Amino acid sequence: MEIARAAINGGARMLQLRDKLRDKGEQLPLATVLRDLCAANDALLIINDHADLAAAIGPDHVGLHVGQTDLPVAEARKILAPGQVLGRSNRDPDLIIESQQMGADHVAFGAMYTTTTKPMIRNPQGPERLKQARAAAQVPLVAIGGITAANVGPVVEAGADAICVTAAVGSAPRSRSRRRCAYRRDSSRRRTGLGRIPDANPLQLKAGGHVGRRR
Ligand SMILES: Cc1ncc(COP(=O)(O)OP(=O)(O)O)c(N)n1
Ligand SMILES: Cc1nc(C(=O)O)sc1CCOP(=O)(O)O
Repeated sequence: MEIARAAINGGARMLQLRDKLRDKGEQLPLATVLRDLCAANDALLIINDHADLAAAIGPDHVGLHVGQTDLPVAEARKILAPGQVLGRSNRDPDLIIESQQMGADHVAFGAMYTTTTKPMIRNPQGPERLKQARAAAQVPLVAIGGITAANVGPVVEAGADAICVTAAVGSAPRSRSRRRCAYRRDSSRRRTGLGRIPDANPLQLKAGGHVGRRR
C-alpha cells in the first residue's frame, strides 16, 4: 500500500494489480484496499487477467486488462458491469485494430524496450513501431515495457496517451522527488507516476497515466 499511495501521490491516475502467483481469493483483500485508494483519489484500479475479480470489487473505479489469450472482450464484458473499463494487449498494429473492433476501451502496445519484468518473446518495439500503433489506434493508446524516466520521452513523442511502468517504480529510490511524476507534458492526459516496488515482490503494481472510457 505504501507503493500504491506513493504512485498515486506522484500523479498516477491508474494502478494495475498484476499478480500471476496467488489465487483470486488471496488477491481480494489487496484488490479491495487498492480500489478504495483509487476511489478516494479519483483514480482507476485495473485488474489484470481476472474479469471475475474486477466484477467482484467493481464496478466503480475498477476496470480490467486482458491479453491476447485471455477472455475475448465480448466474453469479459458478460462478466463485468456495464461501463467498466476494459483494455487489451497488442504486439502489432493489426492487433490494435482487432482489439478496437472487439470493443476494447483502450489498447496497450509493447514491449517498448527490453524488460526483465516478464520474458521477452520478441525484440522490443521501440518508438518507431509505436508510431504505427498510434496510426492504428482510435482509442487511448497505452505504452508498456521497459519504460523509465530516462527513455519515456520518445514514447510520449511517438503518441502514447498513457505510460505503464512496473520496474521503474520498483527500482526508484524512495526520495520524495523520485516519487513524483517522471514525465508530465499534458497533465490531463500524459503522465507517469513513480513510486517504489520491491524487486522480489511477486505482486506487480503498475502505475500509469490516465486512460478514459470509450469515446
Ligand atoms: C497496460 C498493460 N499492457 C499490457 C499488459 C500485458 O498483459 P498480457 O498480455 O495479458 O500479459 P500478462 O500481464 O498477463 O503477462 C498489461 N498487463 N497491462
Ligand atoms: C506486463 C508487461 N506486458 C508487456 C507487454 O509488452 O505486453 S511488457 C510488460 C512488463 C512491464 O513492466 P516494466 O515496466 O517493468 O517493463
